[in-house]
Amino acid sequence: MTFLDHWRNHGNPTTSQEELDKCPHCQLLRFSNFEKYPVRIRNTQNKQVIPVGFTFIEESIIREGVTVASDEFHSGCSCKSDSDCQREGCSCLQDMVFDKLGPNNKIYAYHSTGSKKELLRGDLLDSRDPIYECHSGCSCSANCPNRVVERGRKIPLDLFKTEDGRGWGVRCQYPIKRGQFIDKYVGEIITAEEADRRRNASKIAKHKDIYLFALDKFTDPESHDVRLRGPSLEVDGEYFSGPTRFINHSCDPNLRIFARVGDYADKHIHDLAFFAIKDIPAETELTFDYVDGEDTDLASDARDPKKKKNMTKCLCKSPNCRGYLW
Ligand SMILES: C[S@@+](CC[C@H](N)C(=O)[O-])C[C@H]1O[C@@H](n2cnc3c(N)ncnc32)[C@H](O)[C@@H]1O
Repeated sequence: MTFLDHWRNHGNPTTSQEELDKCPHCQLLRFSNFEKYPVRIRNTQNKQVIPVGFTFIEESIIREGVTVASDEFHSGCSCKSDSDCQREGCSCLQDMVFDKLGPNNKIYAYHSTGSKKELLRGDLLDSRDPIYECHSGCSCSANCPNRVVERGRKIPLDLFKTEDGRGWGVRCQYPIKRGQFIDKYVGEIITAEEADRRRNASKIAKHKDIYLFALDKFTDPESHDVRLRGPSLEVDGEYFSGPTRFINHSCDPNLRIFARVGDYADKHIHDLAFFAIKDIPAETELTFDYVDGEDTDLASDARDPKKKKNMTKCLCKSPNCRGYLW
């Protein structure tokens, strides 16, 4: 859709800028990669639109009480060539977990050549290990092979209304490869206290929980970095977020979220990056497991009639479905 079509869709050339700013299509049109990788909103089911009060954003918003490291603490690698950023010696990779060296002693998170170039390595895909990338504070170039998440989403996405009552979902009109980066989960970055306040203010705490992601990958009460001692910051994507906020749950998912670190000084506000854990055919709904790997009491709760009546049925239809979301 061109901007002109979009403007016509508004139907009224006198619509104020303030009104246009509230329009989700306008917000998506302003994304820096819209021309190449648009996010479209498609509803063939009914007349519902993206909820009023929701705003599409490209990058997270830092809220009160959250501190970003000041300039003197920022650091990056000083590799002489981009290819050095794949190997031990690149300071960005100092905490990278690796069991064995890859070809040419490569330890970074991605495949470097051939049809798998830029795809996350299989051993990482099967793990919950964090990804360490180079970033804008490094001496390598913007084309450095170790800046996949930093370069951003490289696929168009469609938000579509599901047919079976799960609200909006997300899919891509092109096939996606196992290991391919999808996009980040962005939102408001808030303190743990603010997250609890928002949970308490929500009629159903569990409802709020699905939009809150704790940035706790590096939380350690004994850390020398006071910001990592916890309680961790959280990302709230309920009212401000990107397209990944509309990804539904499946007990047999095709995506997983990985913690991604750029500048070590900002480990406490690490990124949350979605990667494909399977080859995904075109037009297949993208899903992730909302409780990925965490123990749940779902099975025992479902046997208790009192608890069962407050549980939310999972509609993922996968053969290994756990039956309930929570
Ligand atoms: C993070 S939102 C995902 C986007 C959501 N579909 C929407 O339209 O805003 C999570 C909500 O989606 C719905 N949902 C996601 N996965 C589901 C599933 N497997 N079964 C039933 N409902 C699901 C539930 O209503 C849940 O509260």
